[in-house]
Amino acid sequence: MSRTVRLTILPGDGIGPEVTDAAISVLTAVAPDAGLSLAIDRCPFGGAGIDATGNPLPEQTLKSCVSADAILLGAVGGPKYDEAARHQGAPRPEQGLLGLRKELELFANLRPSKLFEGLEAASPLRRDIVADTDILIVRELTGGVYFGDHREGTDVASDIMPYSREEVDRVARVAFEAAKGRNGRLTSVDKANVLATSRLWRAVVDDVAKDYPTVTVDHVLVDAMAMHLVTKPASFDVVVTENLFGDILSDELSAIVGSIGLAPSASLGTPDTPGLFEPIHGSAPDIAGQGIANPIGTILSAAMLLRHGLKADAAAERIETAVSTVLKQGLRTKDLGGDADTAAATSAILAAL
Ligand SMILES: NC(=O)c1ccc[n+]([C@@H]2O[C@H](COP(=O)([O-])OP(=O)(O)OC[C@H]3O[C@@H](n4cnc5c(N)ncnc54)[C@H](O)[C@@H]3O)[C@@H](O)[C@H]2O)c1
Ligand SMILES: CC(C)[C@H](C(=O)O)[C@@H](O)C(=O)O
Ligand SMILES: [Mg+2]
Repeated sequence: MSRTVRLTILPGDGIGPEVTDAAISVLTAVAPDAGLSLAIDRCPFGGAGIDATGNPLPEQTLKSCVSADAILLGAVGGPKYDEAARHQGAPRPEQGLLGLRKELELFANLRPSKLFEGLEAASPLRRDIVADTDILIVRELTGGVYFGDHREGTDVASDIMPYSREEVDRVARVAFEAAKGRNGRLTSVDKANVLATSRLWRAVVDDVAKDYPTVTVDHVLVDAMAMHLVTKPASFDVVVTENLFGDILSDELSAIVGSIGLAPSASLGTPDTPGLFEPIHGSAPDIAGQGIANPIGTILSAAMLLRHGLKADAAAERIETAVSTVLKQGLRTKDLGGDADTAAATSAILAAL
């Protein structure tokens, strides 16, 4: 007997549809053995939502997401929409993404990045420095400067960065739990020498630490952390940080281990809300429509969807093993210095399953 699961797919813009198609073919391949029957609902979102309805998060799309078991997203945004926002005051695709994260209260964003075997030469770092890098960034996703008051004038503008104790506490607990299940080391990243929100962040993380005596905690300032990631990335295990710092550091880390095209993410809220799974990269307008995007970040996001969204751990591992295998065998998309296109990379992963 198979279990029917409802997946809402948000292909979005640019390379979004190319990489979500690749991930759907992988999900479809592993579903039967995992006892899953997939009921897929593709919905317009981001720029595609604006084109279809004028709204980056159309009402029907939100409805589908709310009633789904899990959501898979490609990417949103692009120059056409940036222009329309600038000149005609049109909504931005990115507002749809922020709106969806907030609507579903997806406060914890897991962004794992590790050096895959065989990818040493794709890293900009020296082999001995990047070796053994395996970091989980836990990024707070529904607070901070993204969601504070924004004032936009022609001469003065401001963005407010609020955080409450409760917002820090809940994401810190996710990070401590993750650290407990890995190597027991947590690095909390902030800017406590300047920001009041960072001093609250640090105090709350220290309070939560009392409930996790087996986890060691370090506090590191974000500017130094940006440096440590390129000088000693292998010395970190789990990193927890606020929304904007997590956005920036996760792109940096993804490039350190080879390419942003490899990096997946899971955005999680309470156990009864569907998770949102997406690669950390954007719509890559510079390569959109060419069929050359690296689909691995989205395929690994589909694996996270199986693990965190559907509790299908074995199927998730099958996908992760297939990805490791093809990379070890030398499969390289353009971003990794090779010439495999999206279709070839997807076929290789399907064959390795
Ligand atoms: N979650 C999201 O939907 C998301 C995330 C980041 C950026 N964006 C949006 O995407 C648009 C473009 O942003 P950007 O150019 O700063 O960032 P980007 O991540 O789209 O691209 C940065 C660089 O990485 C490359 N790249 C990204 N993904 C790749 C992949 N899968 N395979 C190969 N190369 C890949 C691109 O070609 C580009 O050179 C903007 O509108 C931005 O707001 C959306
Ligand atoms: C598109 C943008 C709003 C988004 C963010 O800043 O969170 C993106 O950069 C990401 O990392 O998912
Ligand atoms: Mg980002």
